[in-house]
Amino acid sequence: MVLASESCGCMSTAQQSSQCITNFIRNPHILAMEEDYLYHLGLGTKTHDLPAMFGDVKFVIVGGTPKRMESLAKYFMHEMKAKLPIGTQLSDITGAAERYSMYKVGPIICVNHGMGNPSISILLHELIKLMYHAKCKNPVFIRLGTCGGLGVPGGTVVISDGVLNDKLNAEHEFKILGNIVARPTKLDVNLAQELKSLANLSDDYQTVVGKTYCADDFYEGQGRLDGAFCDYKEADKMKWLNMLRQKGVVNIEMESSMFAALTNQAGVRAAIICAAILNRLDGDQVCSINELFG
Ligand SMILES: O=P(O)(O)O[C@@H]1C[C@H](O)[C@@H](CO)O1
Ligand SMILES: O=c1cc[nH]c(=O)[nH]1
Repeated sequence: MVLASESCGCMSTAQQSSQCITNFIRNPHILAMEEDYLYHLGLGTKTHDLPAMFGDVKFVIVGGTPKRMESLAKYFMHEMKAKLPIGTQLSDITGAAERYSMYKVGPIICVNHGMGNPSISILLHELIKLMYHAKCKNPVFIRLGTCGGLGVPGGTVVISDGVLNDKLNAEHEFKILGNIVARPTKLDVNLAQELKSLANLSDDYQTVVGKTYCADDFYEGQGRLDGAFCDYKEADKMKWLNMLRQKGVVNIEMESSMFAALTNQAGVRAAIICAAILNRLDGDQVCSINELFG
């Protein structure tokens, strides 16, 4: 068993000694199992040599759609061409599992998480176990997504330094065995600032750091007026959005609370970077992302 002293950078020493059974995972049952099959990734400890396949992973990048993650992997292939073995081909590692699409380019994994906290939860449980089984050292997890901006124009890049839930608490409420278990939605603020420092003044978009509100729905849950149902008025919506703004919220999306809570629990450094596809203070409808990003 390996103590997670180096991988628990975002936890206090007391938290580390009480919570870290081993690197990344805190589950005695897994330690006792003969085989662990990561069903939604189509990978298993008996069927695959996980340390050989993934032991070098340093960055795990997750985002909503399979196409976006494939494009990102292609971009990394292009950028890292000189460092990759000749003839390296890109392929979806999850194969027949068909739930998520995962690509690996050198030490980087790109995988899509679908929409919403439940979908990203399944993926993160299996990715965190994958890091454990593969004996990865200090991987950094990044969610690269889209969001609605709050007081920032479409095209703005938002780096989260905290995540609020629907009760405006910096925690995610897990429902476990009929109980509500609140776990902190803590991100690595140093990593957020490090990422912000990479933004250039010459960029034709702005990059901001701020709080993210995590909703469980795209429409009523985000105060939109354009869902199939809506029992509130525009003034109610604006009052709520302005209240969020007062709390320091810069953007709204749907996976950040689960992502922040699970990565914090695993003791991995994690960050969330989202491109705002509209300013929610100006409207609700998302017409065409292509128009925005060209
Ligand atoms: O990373 P993506 O662009 O999938 O994240 C946001 C939040 C929801 O999953 C989705 C809603 O359109 O976009
Ligand atoms: O407004 C938006 C845009 C993208 N994703 C969201 O969850 N909300």
